[in-house]
Amino acid sequence: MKRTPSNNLHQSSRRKQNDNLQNQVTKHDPKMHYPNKKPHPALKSFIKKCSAVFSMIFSGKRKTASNLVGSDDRKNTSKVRGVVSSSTDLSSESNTKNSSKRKFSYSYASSSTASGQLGIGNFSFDEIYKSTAKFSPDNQIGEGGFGTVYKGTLGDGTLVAVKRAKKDVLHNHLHEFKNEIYTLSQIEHRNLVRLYGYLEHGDEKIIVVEYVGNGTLREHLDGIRGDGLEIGERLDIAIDVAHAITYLHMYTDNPIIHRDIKASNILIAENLKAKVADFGFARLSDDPNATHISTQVKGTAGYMDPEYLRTYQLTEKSDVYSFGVLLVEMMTGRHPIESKRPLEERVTIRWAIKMMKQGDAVFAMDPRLRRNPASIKAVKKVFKLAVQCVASSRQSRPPMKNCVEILWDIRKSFRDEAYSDHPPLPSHHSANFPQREKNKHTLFGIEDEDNYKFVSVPNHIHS
Ligand SMILES: Nc1ncnc2c1ncn2[C@@H]1O[C@H](COP(=O)(O)OP(=O)(O)OP(=O)(O)O)[C@@H](O)[C@H]1O
Repeated sequence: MKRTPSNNLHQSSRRKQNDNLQNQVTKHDPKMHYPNKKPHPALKSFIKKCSAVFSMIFSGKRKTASNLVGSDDRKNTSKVRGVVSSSTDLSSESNTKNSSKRKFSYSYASSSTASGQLGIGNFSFDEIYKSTAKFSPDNQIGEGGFGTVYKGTLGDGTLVAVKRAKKDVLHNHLHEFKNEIYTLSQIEHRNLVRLYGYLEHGDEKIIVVEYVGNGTLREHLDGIRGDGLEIGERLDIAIDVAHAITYLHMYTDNPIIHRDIKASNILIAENLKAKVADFGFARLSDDPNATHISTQVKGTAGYMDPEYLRTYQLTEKSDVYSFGVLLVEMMTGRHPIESKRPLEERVTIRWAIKMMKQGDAVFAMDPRLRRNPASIKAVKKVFKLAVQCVASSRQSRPPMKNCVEILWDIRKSFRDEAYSDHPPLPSHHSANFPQREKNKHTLFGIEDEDNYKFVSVPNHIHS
């Protein structure tokens, strides 16, 4: 499909609709509404008028988005999404603390970098260099396939995460990458890590994203960060993640498929709100010989949709599959693959589903979780949803929107039951985590669902 300015604008209007969706989510959560895919007639006429104006402005002055898509035009997937080739200040629509502080203006062909390429976000290399104290090791916060990640503080105090690409990364995919990143920079949702900018300077390729300062979900599940997540908090996080993926899937006519949903790509903010990171990067290329990007295309072992692996056909349901794996991970605390476990426990979803089917779901619960009737019921229901998500046939997997609704119900029942007799304690009150007082890594007992008596759990179950 060739992109034209008018369909870019049409898609831009879809983005606006979805931004409205995001605002609705913010205002009316938990009853989130999803947008009607057809634009209102008045909006259509507005788009038509804008289209005429935009064609006038851009004809002959700069490359249109369709010129910049490149020759491949996403030919295998037809996952072409709209790019608005105008300066757009989205900061007023932001509901994130950081982006409201700084005005990020997006100028498609302009650049503030010395090497003068794309300059999305109007960052200069000097600014980023200073913000990280010259890429000081003290500011290094992580290392991934893309490169090294630094914490940066911009002149106005905004915290950013600066991803500095390894030298060989993107080598063959720079053109697609730049187009892709421009589109991604326009996506805003409170549960998605905001992409602020991209810049090039000599050999350097740098992505600047929203800084989310409380570690990854995996670190929380591992107990490296925070005080441990209780079941209510895990349900909140699962809902945040489901909101984010739903938004990506419904963002345009051609959905954005994350392809790499995993606990280490879920960043946790101080208030325990979850934000999905690294969305969109993974679908830049289907080239099996490509380096980092195509590695991401293939996703991460343990989370990958077997049907995608078999057929190479990607749909939103591949994300649903990974989300199912993530749900099990969150309820069991285990990694999707645990190679040191006995054979029958190595693939966590297989083991958890088996435990659930034989009525032993409680034994598959994360040993760090408090056992009581409400939490046990919630975990069982989440397992049930996860089973649907990881169904071998895609058609049988629910769309993400349904996952959100099911999780809302689970959370509501959990809250109603958990707090019917006792008002909730502050979320990190130690009474919520009696096991923390003993040993973080061993299960010492569970409350029996019927009579609340403590029963011991065989050691091998959680060893
Ligand atoms: N926006 C951010 N805010 C704060 N810390 C971040 C942010 N992005 C990444 N990090 C930190 O940097 C680490 C590396 O992130 P990165 O996205 O480069 O790689 P990854 O997701 O761990 O691995 P890969 O993407 O290669 O599979 C993360 O685990 C996290 O600790």
